[in-house]
Parts: sequence; structure tokens; C-alpha cells
Amino acid sequence: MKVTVVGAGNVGATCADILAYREVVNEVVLVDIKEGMAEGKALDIWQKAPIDMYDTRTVGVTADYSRTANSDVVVITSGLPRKPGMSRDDLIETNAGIVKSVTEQVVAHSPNAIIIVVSNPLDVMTYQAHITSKLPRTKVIGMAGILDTARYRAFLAEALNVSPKDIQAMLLGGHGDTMVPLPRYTTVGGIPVTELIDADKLNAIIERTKVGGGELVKLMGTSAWYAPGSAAAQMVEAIVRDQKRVVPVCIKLEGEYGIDNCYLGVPVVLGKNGVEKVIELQLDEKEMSDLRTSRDHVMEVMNVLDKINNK
Ligand SMILES: NC(=O)c1ccc[n+]([C@@H]2O[C@H](COP(=O)([O-])OP(=O)(O)OC[C@H]3O[C@@H](n4cnc5c(N)ncnc54)[C@H](O)[C@@H]3O)[C@@H](O)[C@H]2O)c1
Ligand SMILES: O=C(O)C[C@H](O)C(=O)O
Repeated sequence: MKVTVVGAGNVGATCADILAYREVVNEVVLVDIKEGMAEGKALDIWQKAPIDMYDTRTVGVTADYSRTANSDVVVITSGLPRKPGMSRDDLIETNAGIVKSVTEQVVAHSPNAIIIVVSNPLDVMTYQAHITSKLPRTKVIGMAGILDTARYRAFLAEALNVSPKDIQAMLLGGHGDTMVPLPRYTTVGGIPVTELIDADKLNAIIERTKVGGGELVKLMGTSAWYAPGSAAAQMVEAIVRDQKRVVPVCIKLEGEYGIDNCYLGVPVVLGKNGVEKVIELQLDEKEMSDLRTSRDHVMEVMNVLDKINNK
């Protein structure tokens, strides 16, 4: 199995490192536009192999997509990260062009690959990759929900002083401040979270989760990479090992949740064919209304992308 990671920056290199370290595939190809960057990071990861005892080959190339040919999965992380004071949507103009040209080259060399988009604004960059690739919606998906639920789970584990391993959670919607964490679908060792934490504390955690990316941007001056790289690697692993993981993933909705033609995070079954099933949860009125608010926001940014593409 072969995986390409486009963008050898913070998120891309972290994802490649985890894929190699865990021997998820035989070969990881890192691609970047900056001369020498991908080659250097791939070599560094390969030189770690004798220490950490793995044998996944890591190869780096500067914009040479012939080396990515016949990849099974391609992760697109190329693009600008935001700086303090910016929203993810502020990245659209630059990143739309990058994701479009990268997707064209990826598909030309790996027409059967499953594409995982990471670049921001996530839901709309997934839209960009999907329309550019012309692949089925089940094969062009976005990473955000695994990261957002991980933040939510980590905050809960800290507040309850329990292991993060025992916290299960689901979350819907766009990868932005309108995301919809679902306390009704959150459990701690099988126990509904609402039995273990009071409502005010839970609400504070939900609000912190929604701006979890921004919290890190403020602290570091650029956006996060350890958890995002790991979340993307988890999606790759689910696909190449056909694990049928049930995780939140961004996909084009075609009528699910009463929503059509919008790219949003929803629970899916992720396996060798990409998204093998979209799971429709029974939502109450408030959850549904929050999801519609998130949809409205993503649709607005999708309209901005349409205008950029039609210029
Ligand atoms: N979906 C998520 O949850 C999530 C999480 C974290 C970051 N992100 C997004 O991921 C993207 C990357 O973040 P980062 O921290 O790794 O940034 P980074 O600046 O560290 O890395 C981006 C890399 O992309 C490369 N690049 C730019 N244009 C390219 C092109 N045309 N072809 C190949 N490579 C190209 C750059 O040279 C750079 O090395 C950003 O858009 C960021 O907002 C998304
Ligand atoms: O917050 C960002 O800009 C990056 C990413 O979307 C994140 O949530 O960490």
C-alpha cells in the first residue's frame, strides 16, 4: 500500500511520520512545492526508522507527481495555515488555488486514490477537491471531526479526571465555530456524560471545543499539527486496513439529515472504499437547528468558492 501526503509542513510531516512509525503502509511519499522540504523531512523520518524500529519507506519530492503514481490514499495538507486574528475562511482565496492544482495532479497520477483533504477552510476545500477530481463523493472526504471530537474528549477527560481512552463522542457540522458537539451521544466508559458532569461545566467544554483550533493559533502563532496529523493518519489507517471505523468525516451530503449539496461532518463507516455508509442520527430540535446553522455558514463559504472558481 502506498500513501501520498501533499504538503510537507507541520501537519503533512506529522501525518507521514505517524504513518511510517505505525507501519500503516509500505511507502509514504511526501510532496511539497518548496524545494528540498519534502526530501529533507522524508529523509529525517527514514533516519528515525532504525531507532523506532519500523520499515515503511519514506520518500520526498518537490512537485514531482510521477513519484506519487498509483497511491491508494492521498492526504492533501498543502496550503496556508491561519495566523492569530484570522478565521479559517480568510484562507479561502489562496488555498482554493492550491487545492485545485494539487488535486488535478494527484488524480492524473492516482485516478483510483481516496483523497483526504486537510487544508482549510476544510469543508469548502473538500468541495474544491471533490469537484476538481470528479471522483465519487465517498472517495473525496475531509478530516476535521476526528480532531474536533478528540479536543472535546480531551477536555472532558481532564475535567472528569479519567482516561481519554474511555471517552466516546460524536460531533456534526462544519469545521468552524458552528460545529455541533453532541452531549447526547457522548459517553464515559459507557455512562452518559450528562450523569457525570453538571450542565454548566459541559457547556463550557463544548464552547471551548468549538474554538479549539483558535485557542492553539493564539498560543503558537500558527495552527496545530500533532492532533491534526494524527487524526488524518487515523483516517488513512481506517481505509488501508479496511477497519470500518465509525468516525465523523466531512462528506457531501445528498439528502441525509434533510440537507442536500453541502459538505459537512457526519458520522460515517470508513473502510477500504472510503465512506461506506453515512450514519443518520436521530436529532432533537435543538441539535437539528444547530446543524442547519452550521450548514448555512458552510453554504455561504461554498458560494464564495464558486465565485473564485468562476472568475
Ligand atoms: N482540517 C483540519 O482540522 C486542520 C488542522 C490543522 C491544519 N489544517 C490546515 O492544514 C493546512 C496546512 O497546515 P500546516 O500547519 O501544515 O501548514 P504549513 O505551512 O506548516 O505547511 C503547509 C505546506 O504546504 C506547502 N505547499 C503550499 N503550496 C503547495 C503546493 N501547491 N503543492 C505542494 N505543497 C504546497 C508549503 O510549502 C508548506 O510546506 C492549513 O491550511 C491549515 O489551516 C487543517
Ligand atoms: O484552527 C486552525 O486554523 C487549524 C485547524 O483547523 C484546527 O482546528 O486546528
